[in-house]
Amino acid sequence: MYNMKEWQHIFKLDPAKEIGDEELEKICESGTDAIIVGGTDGVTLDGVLDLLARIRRHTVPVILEISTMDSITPGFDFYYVPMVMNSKDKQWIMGLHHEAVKAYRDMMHWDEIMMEGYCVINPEAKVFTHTQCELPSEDDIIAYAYMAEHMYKLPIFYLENSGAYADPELVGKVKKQLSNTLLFYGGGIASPEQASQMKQYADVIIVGNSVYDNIKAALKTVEAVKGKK
Ligand SMILES: CC(C)=CCC/C(C)=C/CC/C(C)=C/CC/C(C)=C/CC/C(C)=C/CC/C(C)=C/CC/C(C)=C/COP(=O)(O)OP(=O)(O)O
Ligand SMILES: O=P(O)(O)OC[C@@H](O)CO
Ligand SMILES: [Mg+2]
Repeated sequence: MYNMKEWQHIFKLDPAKEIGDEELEKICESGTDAIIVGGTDGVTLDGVLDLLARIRRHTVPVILEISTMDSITPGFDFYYVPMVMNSKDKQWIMGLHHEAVKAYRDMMHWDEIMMEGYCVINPEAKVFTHTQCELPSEDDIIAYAYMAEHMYKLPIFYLENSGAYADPELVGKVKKQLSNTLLFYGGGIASPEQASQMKQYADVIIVGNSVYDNIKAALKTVEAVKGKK
């Protein structure tokens, strides 16, 4: 089985965006550790199923990051469930999760479901508005990371700066809070230099938008953190 603790690089593909077969093949065969299927808006079951079926032609592990109840389907290797720690609205922290448990607990297999403590730090990101986040200070972020590790014992703390490159020093400070909980960093990684810089601090870097904006550069981020295939 997969050892997530050894992962270093993940591509995130958005079911609401188009990707050609040739590009998708390059992503799947790039040597990345896994592919997350997920996005903030426009996520439909059809979009998720289409990506799943096309990624499944390859051997790379594939994960659904759940954004809506309606777009969950069997067939993924793992299911990541965000809890947005800096949301002002309980529904994004535990409300929707509570509803899901009431409706589907018999279908939940906890060896394939991982909770992600999300902290969204880019106020311009769609997910920031969508999940009604409040902008955390550096002290807030560090406290959320500490809570993810010690209070909630979450497997993943996801520092989410979707759409922009964060200050690597901040990521380094967050990493210092964590020993068992893995630090995922995503946001604005668009070059091999940025990938290797963030990988100095984050356990896993997530590359999303650059797959759609500049696939050549996106592919180079794999080798930058994992070495030549
Ligand atoms: C049938 C079957 C296989 C069942 C499996 C059982 C199972 C896994 C059940 C689920 C259990 C469960 C607890 C579900 C939770 C339900 C739920 C809806 C929870 C809410 C989760 C949540 C807080 C979601 C919001 C977070 C979110 C929307 C994250 C999006 C990720 C993200 C930031 C993407 C990047 O943004 P992007 O869209 O790319 O932005 P741009 O377009 O600007 O780039
Ligand atoms: O799209 P980018 O900015 O690469 O961010 C990746 C990921 O963290 C989004 O959830
Ligand atoms: Mg995106």
